[in-house]
Amino acid sequence: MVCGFDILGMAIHEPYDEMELKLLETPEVIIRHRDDFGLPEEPSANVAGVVLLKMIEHLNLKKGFEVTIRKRIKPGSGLGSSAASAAGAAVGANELLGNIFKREELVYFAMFGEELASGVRHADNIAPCIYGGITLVKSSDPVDIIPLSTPDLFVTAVHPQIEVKTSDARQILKTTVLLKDAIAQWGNIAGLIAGIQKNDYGLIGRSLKDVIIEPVRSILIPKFDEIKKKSMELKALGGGISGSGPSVFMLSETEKVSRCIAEMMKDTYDGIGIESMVCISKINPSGITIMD
Ligand SMILES: Nc1ncnc2c1ncn2[C@@H]1O[C@H](COP(=O)(O)OP(=O)(O)OP(=O)(O)O)[C@@H](O)[C@H]1O
Ligand SMILES: N[C@@H](CCO)C(=O)O
Repeated sequence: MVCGFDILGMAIHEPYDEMELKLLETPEVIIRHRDDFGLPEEPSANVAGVVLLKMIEHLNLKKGFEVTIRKRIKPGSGLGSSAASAAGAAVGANELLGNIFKREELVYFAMFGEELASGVRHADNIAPCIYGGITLVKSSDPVDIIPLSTPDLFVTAVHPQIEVKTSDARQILKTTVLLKDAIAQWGNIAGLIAGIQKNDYGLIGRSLKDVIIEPVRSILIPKFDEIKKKSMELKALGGGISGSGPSVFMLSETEKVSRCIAEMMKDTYDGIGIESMVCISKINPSGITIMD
């Protein structure tokens, strides 16, 4: 999330996936997709599958899991599609096993899914799915998650219908940063967290700035600068690239502003012939919901 690359993330209500998990009497994993994204059903190639295989191995479990996934979060969108399946598998399996794992252990297992998707075990998208709201990944090894407050803000997100794989969007990043950029980024992260905890929307807005990742990745996102500039003119608090892109999100204080931003985002992509999906959501304080 903007200046909090790999450490800050937030859960939203829409879009969401549905997953159904059943216990099997044999230690195997069966994955079935009920969507049109063409994702692999081979457990070792599916992020939900690798999480469950890891859990079975860790527990030396004699049982297994059958998983049906109805995915609505498009893979490669930047909206946390891989994290939703990975975290959903960990949370669902834990429920079937009688809630034997703590939340940080579920983050640990779910990160194997992110490793499959992007090559790196990062928890910024996983943690908000499991804890809800906005979370800070103080450390991913060992797992140390700090749940933050949930400001009463609107999130407008647009997904231009192009795919950017997280693994590709990570490869283009520089591996060193200038000290002056690091200092600016530390200030922004600290300001953002202070703003979230104090419900200080002005401070949140001033701190939603990324001087390290965004300048590199935004070149992959058509109309990124224009969308950001017009959102600020429409009174967004701020925003930036969602996940590794190409989705872009903006925070705002009122539903009216979030709707104006949504309309502008759609019109901007329509104007250059790129289909887009826009959603408006509040920040979701509970993350994954378990149904009977
Ligand atoms: N169950 C699954 N759900 C989503 N992606 C999956 C799943 N299983 C395997 N994958 C693979 O993971 C990759 C998608 O993950 P990726 O991190 O690139 O996208 P994302 O999660 O939408 O992005 P971000 O993490 O930036 O929000 C694709 O290569 C896809 O084939
Ligand atoms: N922190 C990750 C999130 C996307 O998976 C990235 O930006 O690469």
